[in-house]
Amino acid sequence: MGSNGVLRIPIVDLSAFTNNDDPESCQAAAKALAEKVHINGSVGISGHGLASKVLEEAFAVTKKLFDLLYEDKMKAPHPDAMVPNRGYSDIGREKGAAKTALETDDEAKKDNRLLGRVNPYLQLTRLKESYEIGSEQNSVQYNIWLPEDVLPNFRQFTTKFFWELHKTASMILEALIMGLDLTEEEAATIRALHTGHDNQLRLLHYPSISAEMLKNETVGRLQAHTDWSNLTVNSLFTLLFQDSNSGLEFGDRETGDFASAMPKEGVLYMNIGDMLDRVYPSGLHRVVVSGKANGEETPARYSIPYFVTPTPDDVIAPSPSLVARQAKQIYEVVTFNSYSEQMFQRTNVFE
Ligand SMILES: O=C(O)CCC(=O)C(=O)O
Ligand SMILES: [Fe+2]
Repeated sequence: MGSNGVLRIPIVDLSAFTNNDDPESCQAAAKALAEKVHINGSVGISGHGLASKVLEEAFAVTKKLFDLLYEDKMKAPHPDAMVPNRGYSDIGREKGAAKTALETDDEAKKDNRLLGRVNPYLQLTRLKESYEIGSEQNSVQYNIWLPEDVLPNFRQFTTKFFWELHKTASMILEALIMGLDLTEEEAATIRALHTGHDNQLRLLHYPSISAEMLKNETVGRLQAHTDWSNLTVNSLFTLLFQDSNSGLEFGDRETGDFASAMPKEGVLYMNIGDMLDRVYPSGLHRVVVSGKANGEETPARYSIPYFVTPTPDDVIAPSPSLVARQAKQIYEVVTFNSYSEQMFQRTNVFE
């Protein structure tokens, strides 16, 4: 149940795609996904095909990583620059997540009631540390690794995991494409933008927060945002995995309330990012501190977002069949890079 005790996040079963079922079953699943995603840009997905053993191992590896001594984690430091967005970020490093599309002067994005509920200037002390990983073949966003002896097999496991997530993401993309009723040519154009080499895997640790610290009003986890950019993350959509400690919440565009994305066996959560906001609404989400309401210690939380991102320089244009259905073209033609640049400017993320 959500903060208001009522809302629920819809869950869609995509096993028809995972099992390569008959076209009718896939159509039905794609239709259900499109319908649910259109509401708030956020859904749970079951039947996603990722083995629970792999996910368990991913969380075990993530915990091992953040359990390392600070000096060891700092052997793979995130550079003090936007690119590459890779390596280890110490607690409190990331500023970007505080700024979202909802804070821009982009009128098209301000048309929902959630805006009134988000205080963009609230300065939270964001208690989290992260580690960013990408494709080994991306020479711009190149990986930054710990020395092998600091955490043996970390590089091997996470790169393999990265491509397994890409497989799942590609299956979800197929379902989203099918839900849009695009022509085969348009679908091929979208597929070509998603090679996986620009995706990003983030390992996250939110340390426990003591009752004493909770007395500090500004202690928090992750403010409400859409995934346009947590320092260069501008996703088409994001897959979210979390441990059993809840905290993730999705916004409801109609009411302005937030609903808890309860951890459920076999369910991943997906939120639409701002790149796809041009077709489906982007999902506003946040991570709350569970102890805030009662002043009790909040346990540590681990989560693993996977950001699905198009190739940076290719043209992203409205699909002609969608324009025809709307009888007008609403969005301009962009590249992923030009759009990100625009968003950085609009939200003054550098200030
Ligand atoms: O920790 C989570 O569950 C959400 C993380 C997130 O939204 C992000 O990193 O953009
Ligand atoms: Fe996010």
